Amino acid sequence: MPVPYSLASISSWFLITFFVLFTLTRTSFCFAKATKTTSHHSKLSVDYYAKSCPKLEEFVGSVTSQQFKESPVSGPATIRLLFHDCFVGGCDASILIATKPGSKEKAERDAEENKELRVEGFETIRKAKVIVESKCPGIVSCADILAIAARDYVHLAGGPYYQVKKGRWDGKISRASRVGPNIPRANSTVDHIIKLFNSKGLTIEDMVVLSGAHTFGYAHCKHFVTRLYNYRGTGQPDPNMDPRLMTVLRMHCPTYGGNDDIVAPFDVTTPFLFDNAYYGNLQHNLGLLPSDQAMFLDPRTKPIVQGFAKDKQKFFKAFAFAMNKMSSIKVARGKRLGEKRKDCSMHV
Ligand code: HEM
Ligand SMILES: [Ca+2]
Ligand SMILES: [Ca+2]
Repeated sequence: MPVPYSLASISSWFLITFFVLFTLTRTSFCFAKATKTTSHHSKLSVDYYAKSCPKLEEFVGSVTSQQFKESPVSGPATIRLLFHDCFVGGCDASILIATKPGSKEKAERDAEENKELRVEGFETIRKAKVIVESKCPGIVSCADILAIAARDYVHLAGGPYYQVKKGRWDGKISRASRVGPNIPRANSTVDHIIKLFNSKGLTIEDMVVLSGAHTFGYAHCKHFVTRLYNYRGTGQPDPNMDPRLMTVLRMHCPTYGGNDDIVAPFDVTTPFLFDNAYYGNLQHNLGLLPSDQAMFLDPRTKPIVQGFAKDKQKFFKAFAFAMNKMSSIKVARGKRLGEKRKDCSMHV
């Protein structure tokens, strides 16, 4: 049987990603005009700041390219930040609000489900906002900066480039209690995840293509440890995991007493590159989370995985389109519903 990836090299890749600093091969793949304007999202527009802040994307770009050089994990961190923002009350930067000292109610970023969001994502937006405020004070929303930064990182890591539509306002509400029901978990069923995405106006295909963001970044042991020792309460490891990957993951993630900070790369073949290897991995039982591997086991999602595994351009095109769709969930407009923050972590 032909094996597309050298399985022998997987464990070394894996160890390398634990111990070696990030050395990124920067590809400059360009995917222009990937998205069409659809009436569905006509509230937002590519040239929204054309008059009021024409150099906006350059300002944000100066921060993202610098951050990407210094700490490439800023990429996955920011893309996940956008996902967790858009799924909770729409793309309104509600995720960026910090809990007020002494306040009884926690803000979104302090919800249990958001504890693992890396500081690099928040830092990217904070730094970009400082520059943008100095050049175009009071004009640009934090939510728009987040959408632009996420796009920049996708492209910097080797993924598609696409135009970002703008015109979002920042949200006035950020409550930790709203997070849990809106964010999928590593052990959620495909059925549950499909329903959740549908409730945000996203299709099964959008769901599978957006999960392709797990082509880079890391997950903590607790999210996949049951696959290693006690899959679905059977007392056995998950039969749908490659034995070599199983061995390496078990070394790092013991049943008890492990270090809570240990993380494993989502994509054991190209952990730093934004490509379609995630889907090929699923076909070869190299998925990390139970929810990742489940996409290849469910008959509704399996053919979509197969399609993206063999066609990177198709994946890039669909990803660019779906990111725009996700970045347009329930966008707020106007002063009555929204605000324009000066400091993204504080309401006006
Ligand atoms: C389909 C359902 C999804 C589930 C169940 C899920 C679950 C998770 C989990 C458990 C982690 C690990 C967090 C940690 O341990 O630190 C993670 C990380 C990540 N997720 Fe997802 N996710 C899903 C969809 C998405 C989507 C739609 C995106 C973006 C478009 C995304 C982007 C990311 C990224 C980039 C990371 C790595 C973050 C980092 O390394 O800092 N995920 N996800
Ligand atoms: Ca939000
Ligand atoms: Ca990859």
